[in-house]
Parts: sequence; C-alpha cells; structure tokens
Amino acid sequence: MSNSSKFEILAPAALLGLVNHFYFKRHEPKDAHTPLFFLIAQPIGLTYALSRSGSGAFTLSNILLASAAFLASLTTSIVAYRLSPWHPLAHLPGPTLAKVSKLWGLKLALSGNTARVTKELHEKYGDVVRNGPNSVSVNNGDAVRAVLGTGGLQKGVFYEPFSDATLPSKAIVNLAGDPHDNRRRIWNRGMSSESLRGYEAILAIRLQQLLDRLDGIAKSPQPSVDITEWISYLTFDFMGDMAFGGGFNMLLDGGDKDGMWGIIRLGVKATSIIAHIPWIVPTFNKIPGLNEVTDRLRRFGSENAGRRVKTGPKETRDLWYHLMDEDGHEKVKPTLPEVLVDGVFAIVAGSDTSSGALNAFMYCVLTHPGIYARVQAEVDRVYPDPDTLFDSEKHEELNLLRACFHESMRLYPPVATGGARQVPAGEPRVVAGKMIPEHTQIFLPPYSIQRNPKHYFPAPDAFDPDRWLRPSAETGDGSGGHEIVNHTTFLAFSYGAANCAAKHLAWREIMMVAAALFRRYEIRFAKDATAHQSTRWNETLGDYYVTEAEKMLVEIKLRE
Ligand code: HEM
Repeated sequence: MSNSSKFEILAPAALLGLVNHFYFKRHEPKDAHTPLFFLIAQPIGLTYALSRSGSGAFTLSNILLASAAFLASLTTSIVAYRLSPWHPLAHLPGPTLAKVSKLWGLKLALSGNTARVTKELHEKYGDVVRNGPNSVSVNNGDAVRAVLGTGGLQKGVFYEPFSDATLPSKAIVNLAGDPHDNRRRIWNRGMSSESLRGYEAILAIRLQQLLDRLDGIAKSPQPSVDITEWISYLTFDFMGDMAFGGGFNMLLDGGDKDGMWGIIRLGVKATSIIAHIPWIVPTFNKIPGLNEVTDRLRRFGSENAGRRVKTGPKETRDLWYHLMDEDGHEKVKPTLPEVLVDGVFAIVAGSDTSSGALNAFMYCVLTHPGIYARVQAEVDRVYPDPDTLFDSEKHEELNLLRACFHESMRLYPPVATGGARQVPAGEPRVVAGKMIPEHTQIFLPPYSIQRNPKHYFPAPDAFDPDRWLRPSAETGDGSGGHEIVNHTTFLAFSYGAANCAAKHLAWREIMMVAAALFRRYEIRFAKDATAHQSTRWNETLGDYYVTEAEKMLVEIKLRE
C-alpha cells in the first residue's frame, strides 16, 4: 500500500480517536462492554466507509491499521489531557502514573498497600494529593468536617459495587440523602441502649464459647494458637446471631466448615478492588460463572433471611428484629430485600472490623509489656470477680483499656483508607484550601490522617495509649508545639451522618472480649512464632477496604 493511501486511512482513524475522547469525557461509560464494542466496531466501520468512498480496500490489514491509529490517538489524547495544565486537577501534585490512569490505583489496591503508600504520598506531596485521574486523597483535619460532616459530600461511584445490582435494594453503606436517613433511623433504633443490652446477652454466649475453646488450648501441652483466627470466629458467629438469629458455628466447629467466612472475605476483597473501576460490574454481571462469589452471597442472604423469617423473633431481640421493624415503629415497613441486604452487610461490616480492632490491640499491647501489665492490673481491679466479666456497665472504669483501643485503632484502623465521597455536578468545593472540581472523588484516609503529626503529636507513629489520658493533650493543629490529640481526626469509625452505625455496639464488643481475655489468661507471643507472626505482624496487614490480617501466634496460660 502506498504512503498516500495509508494516510487516507490513518488520518480519519486518528481523528475518530480524538472525537471519541471528546465524547467519553462528557459521557462517562456506565459499563465496560458498551464502549468496548464501539472501540472495536468503529475502526471496522470506518475502514468499510472509506473503502466505499475509494480510500483503501476493506481488508484485514487496513482494519488493523485503522484500529491501531484510532486507539493510539485516543490513548495519547487521554494521557496528554490528564497530564496537561487544562485538566481541572492539574494544580494538584501526585505520581504521574496515578494522574494518567486508574490502573495505578487498581494495582495498588490489588497489592493491599494503599494505606501505606498513600501515607508516603502525603509525606512527599502534602495535604492534598492527586491519586487518580479524577480523584484526590486529603490528609487534613479541617477537611474531615468539610467532607464528612453536615453539609459535606455524599458517597460516590466508589460505593456502587458494595451493593448487588441484581437485587432491588442497596446496602445502607451505599445510600445517600433521604433513603440513607430513613434506613439509618431504623439502624439507630436497633442501636439504642435497650437494644444494646439485648445484644450483650447474645455476645456473652459466644464469648463464653470462645473462652471454653481457649481453655482447652491453654490446658493442652502445646498452648500456642493463632489468636486472630479465634477472634474472627467469635466476631463472625456473633454477627450471624445478630443479623439472622444464628447460622454460623465457627467457634463450636473450630473452623469455617461451610466456607461462608472465606466467601464473605473474598467478596469484600474483590469489592474493594473493583470499586476502583465500578463500571466493570455490569459487564461482569453478564458473564456467567464470573460472579460465583456474589451469587453465593446472594444465596446465603436469602437462605438465612428465609430461615429467620420462619423462626420469628427470639426472646432476645437481634438486629434483624429492629431492621425488619418487627415491633412496628415505621409507617412503611422495610421490605424483605432491604433487610436481607443490610443483614449481609452487617456481617461484612461487623465481623472483620471488630476482629481487626481486637487484633491490632493485641499486637500493640503484646509488643509493650509495660502497658500489658497495666491493662491487666486495671482489668483485675475492675473485675475482681471473674463471674462479672460480661457486665459492660463497668467499662467506664476501664480507662486504660479504652485508651489502648483508641491508640491501636489510630495506628491500625480496621478501615484504613475507606471509600470516596464525590463532589456534586456544578458545585466545586474548596477542601483543605484547594479548589476541588465537580465529579472529583475525595478520599480521607484514616491511616494517614491518624498518623499526621499535626493531629497526633509527639511521636505519631508510636503506640502511646497514655496520650488519650494525659490532660495536657490539646485539640489543635500542633502550631503551639504542645501535645496534640485531635479527636475529630480519629476516623476509625468514620465521621458524620454516615459514620459507623454500630459504633457503640462495637466498643462494647471489643472491650468485653479484651477484658475477658486479659482477666483469664496470660498471653505472650509464641516462642515458635516467626517475626511476622509476632513482633512484625503489623507489616503483614493488607488494606482491602477492611484490613486483612495474617496469623498472630500466641501462647495462652490460664491465670490462677
Ligand atoms: C471495631 C469495629 C468497627 C469499626 C472499626 C467500624 C468502622 C466503620 C467505618 C469506618 C464505617 C464507614 C465506612 C465507609 O463510610 O466507607 C462503618 C460503617 C458502618 N458500620 Fe461499622 N465498624 C465496626 C463495627 C461494626 C459492627 C459490629 C456493625 C454491625 C452490627 C457495623 C455496621 C456498620 C454499618 C451499618 C455502617 C454503614 C453506616 C452508614 O452508611 O450509615 N460496624 N463502620
């Protein structure tokens, strides 16, 4: 083919690439298959049209030539625009690859290193970092209220994959505005002091099961155990009891007999990764077999909901009782799919987060024997009689224990990066002193914010629970050089109207479990543990929306 006839194909194909960029910039794709179809079809159609007008033949080589020119011009134009001074986020610093493509964030999410890398980016670039073509990460105390507080921003597309698109209802975490407020009202009723007392009775049964199993291990000749595993069994069984009136028995079975725990964890992990490219979900939904995890979760939800509906309310009211409004407070009763979706979400939201908090606490205290001894002395003083261990009224007296949880969740938040809020169309915002244009996704990563010396000072990376107890600590930005503990920037349970709906329950749960373990056992890292199973366990944490933990091997001995 002569150079001039090549040009007759290359030039219009390249032009078509530019037109496509122009179009997609205005019309974000809602799925992957529609644009993919057009990206393949257009160069073919163009080659055909050109052949009809006498410019080149309709051959495979001409189709490939047109496709290459089309895709090259489209990609170049996208990359050039994203790096250009005309991009609305051009004024914000960040890694070049992150500015160019979401694949950068996706790769990071796959590695589980998002929290750690984001912190490094803030140390390098400052409070506001461009961490994607249209997203930013903000590490700034004032931004917490501005973004998550009243009049702040709603959740954006990042949360779409958190709901099963084939069901008629979304999970609470994925709702905004009035639908969120309505659902949250029901959740809040389910978390009243009276409801919490009921849940404590449910928790106490599971906690006793845990202690019975650990007693057995403590009395065995080899009292070494992966404590993270047993803590997960407890939090998972408890959430099953809460959400569906029972169903799991990992504590009694000593493992994940029917594989549901593994499925739920895999589901959360996959969601946390897919959330970076939410438009892929409708495409995945069309490919049979690809959604095995979602399908199993769906079946699990409906089977458990069906069983719970058949059984009816038990004497002790579970979360389902309140979510279903079984005592009839609401004018319009929640629908079964709504409750089912929130029931499954409660298990996801409430199991690995609580175990994450307990694991981090355990790690921090075990690596600080002085603090361990003080916590144990406090628990012994508050609960001289071990039979009263499940009485949460005494939690108020466990100041050091509470401070240890604040500090360990500050250093290792169970939701380390979290999801993004989105700037609405036509309403650009100033956040942390920077203009953030419409449609931008804004992350407020707890892991970075909670280790920022402007929010926690001195030694923001050190485990110092006493910082929460010393009266000298001030809320401020550190400008005075005083000790700082900025409570607004403690984001382990998030902040504002969509913060953790079960924060008070979670606190009772983790305090009760920790007090019981410390009162009953001497716990030390196991002698046969590797560094990553003991003193360097923190390095194994993976950020998959909820923090994922590796084994922590400890030895437990019954105390006299
Ligand atoms: C220590 C344990 C826990 C921690 C650290 C924690 C943390 C969080 C965080 C950070 C969020 C905000 C997520 C986001 O915006 O992306 C959240 C939301 C939520 N959590 Fe928790 N959580 C814990 C335990 C629980 C438990 C036990 C339950 C259920 C019984 C639960 C139910 C929820 C719900 C329903 C939401 C969504 C609230 C809304 O969107 O209005 N959480 N949690």
